[in-house]
Amino acid sequence: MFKNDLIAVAQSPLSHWLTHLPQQLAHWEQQQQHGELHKWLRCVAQLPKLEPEHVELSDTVTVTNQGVSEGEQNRIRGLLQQLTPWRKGPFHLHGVDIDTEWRSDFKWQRVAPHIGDLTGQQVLDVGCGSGYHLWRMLESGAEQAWGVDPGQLFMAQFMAVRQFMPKALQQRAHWFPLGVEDLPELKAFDTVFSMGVLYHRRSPIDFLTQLKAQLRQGGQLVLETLVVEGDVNTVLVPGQTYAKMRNVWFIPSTAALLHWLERCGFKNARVVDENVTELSEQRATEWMTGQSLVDFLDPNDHSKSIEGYPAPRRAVIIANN
Ligand SMILES: Nc1ncnc2c1ncn2[C@@H]1O[C@H](C[S@+](CC[C@H]([NH3+])C(=O)[O-])CC(=O)[O-])[C@@H](O)[C@H]1O
Repeated sequence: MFKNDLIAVAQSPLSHWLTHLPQQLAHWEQQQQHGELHKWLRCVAQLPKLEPEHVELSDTVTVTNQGVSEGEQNRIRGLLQQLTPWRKGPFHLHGVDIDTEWRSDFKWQRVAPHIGDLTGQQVLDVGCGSGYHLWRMLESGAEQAWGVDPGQLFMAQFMAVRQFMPKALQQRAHWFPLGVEDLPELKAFDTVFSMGVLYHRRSPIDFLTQLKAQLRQGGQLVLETLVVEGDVNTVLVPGQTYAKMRNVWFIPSTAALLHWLERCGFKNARVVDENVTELSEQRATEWMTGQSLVDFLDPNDHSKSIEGYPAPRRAVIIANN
């Protein structure tokens, strides 16, 4: 399944990853597959093979071909709908608009002005979801964009999008079913992104250390996460749920986060954006029909989560290794 991606690793400055990666992927293929993965991958395999005439890796990641028939469009829509919920996007694929739960382009607009020129870079996106931001990283000049995420539905979504892309782009975007904890100390990426993951980790300091271990000397970390207002000693550890999410552990203030980064040995850590998530950024759509942000907030006071905590506020922090 990952043959071409492993060849790309071998030909990249990350070739030392091959000491771990083939074995981990083989183990995953034998032991760890989700019960529905085969069904999802069958959908991907059934997508029509279409020549990409027009490609845009912009706010809506787009691949089109004028000659696609209505029948083919319906077929694509039907197959992609079997991969719901689609959380991170949006995408436009041969006449099919995938209006995802998240407008991930809003996040990218907050991040992109601060990351410098990615030209020629090897970039890693830890917790990359459907891989939407991997395409935006290529748009920003990255030579290769590598994503890792344990979510197997998201892998199928990534593969569905990638197979529509021109070959030259397919060879530059990669997705592995790994958690951050599965990564050896590669010390090789020019930029490591991790957006929307820190609060899911039980041990945020270990997490930051694991991210640091992926960076080459002088490389940059782009960290995006939930934050609360407060000083260097403020950290919210919610009860069983935060905004109805069960697996949320640490939500620090930006001052605390800068302090953690410094303790972990990062240099020049700075907050480049802070923003309260608006209902227009995360909402139910035809492609994610379940509950979304509006259901996670106090119906009488949108400045609070349904549990009474401060409503989701997110910061982007950049730091150097
Ligand atoms: N151990 C882990 N290692 C790596 N990833 C993980 C792990 N555990 C969960 N994830 C993945 O982290 C992603 C978090 S979503 C952010 C997506 C994108 N980055 C975005 O900024 O839009 C935000 C949210 O759902 O709250 C999911 O895709 C998980 O599967």
